[in-house]
Amino acid sequence: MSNPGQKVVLITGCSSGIGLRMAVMLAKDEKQRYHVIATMRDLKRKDKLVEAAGDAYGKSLSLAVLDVCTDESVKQCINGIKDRHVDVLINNAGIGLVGPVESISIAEMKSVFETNFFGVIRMIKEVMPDMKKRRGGHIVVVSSVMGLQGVVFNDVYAASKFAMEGFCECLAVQLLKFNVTMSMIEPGPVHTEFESKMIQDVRQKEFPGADADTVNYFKNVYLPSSVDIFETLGQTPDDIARVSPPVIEQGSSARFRNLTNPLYTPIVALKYADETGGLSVHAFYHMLFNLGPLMHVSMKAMQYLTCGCLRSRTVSPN
Ligand SMILES: NC(=O)C1=CN([C@@H]2O[C@H](COP(=O)(O)OP(=O)(O)OC[C@H]3O[C@@H](n4cnc5c(N)ncnc54)[C@H](OP(=O)(O)O)[C@@H]3O)[C@@H](O)[C@H]2O)C=CC1
Ligand SMILES: CC1=C(/C=C/C(C)=C/C=C/C(C)=C/C=O)C(C)(C)CCC1
Repeated sequence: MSNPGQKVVLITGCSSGIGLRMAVMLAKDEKQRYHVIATMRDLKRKDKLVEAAGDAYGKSLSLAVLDVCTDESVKQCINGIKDRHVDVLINNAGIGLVGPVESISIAEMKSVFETNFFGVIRMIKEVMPDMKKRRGGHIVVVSSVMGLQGVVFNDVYAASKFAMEGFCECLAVQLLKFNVTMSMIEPGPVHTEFESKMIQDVRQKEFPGADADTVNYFKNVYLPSSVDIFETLGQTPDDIARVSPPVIEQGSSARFRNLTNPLYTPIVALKYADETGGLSVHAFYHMLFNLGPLMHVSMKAMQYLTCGCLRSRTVSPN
């Protein structure tokens, strides 16, 4: 139960990664400003969260079952909250998908959209009407830099995040009229199960339907570069979680887009430097196919030069 004055914050996908760390950070807030309802689709996966929450579990943090892919689960969860009152909804649950489009079934693509796009919309549709009635609330979406700039071989995942960006951009304007704020958090690569699931998934697959050249480019050109980029630019889930308290506290003056990784920002900014789109398409082609091995060296150099000191400046929580 929340104390008077505490904001009720509901987070989706708290069994691991960014959602787990956000739940813990908000529940352990020094000023006790939040009551966190940490949700996950399978409570058997609660142990890591409960352990990390420590004393906060059962006090400023409670658990609830929620699968963003089913209407009944979402309704049941929200109906189980006192007066259905949610001050801040953090849409974090999401899944990745990489690989040549030819080898991905339409069913697999739909499941990415079902979670990353319709899952968020299902949550918003359940919570937003009450927020509009109360003339207050905050909807936060953990999107991605891939919702702003596509990355080769991430076609469907990026499309699901682009779809979310478009949806939220439209809704943000209407919500402003009702004093409801919409904020996007846009991480670059983050070391979570998202990364390990991707690596495991790729190891298991044989990519039926894709030609040998494409599979070769994916496995031997893209994947090593992607691993380098995770190694060099990757943030921790805590880096992303640290962005959430200031975003929530800024309320109606919170920024709409919150990029978390200044080292990745120039990659996103390329598209705004040339409205024809040619610059980013050709720059990425060059980086991947011509500079691939060189990029490996320069990434290593960058890692060495930044020595972690830039990493510690990547998030400005206050
Ligand atoms: N890691 C990265 O590099 C980046 C991640 N992001 C985004 O961050 C968000 C969190 O991902 P991250 O923490 O990295 O990855 P994790 O895989 O660690 O966490 C994803 C969470 O989403 C949950 N989830 C998946 N499907 C559903 C569902 N149908 N209903 C409820 N929960 C579900 C998972 O639960 P379960 O345990 O049941 O599978 C898990 O708790 C995602 O939206 C992702 O797109 C954005 C940019 C970069
Ligand atoms: C290979 C490659 C790239 C890869 C970027 C990656 C791998 C980004 C990952 C982002 C993630 C994981 C977001 C999750 O939502 C660049 C930098 C575009 C440059 C061209 C070559």
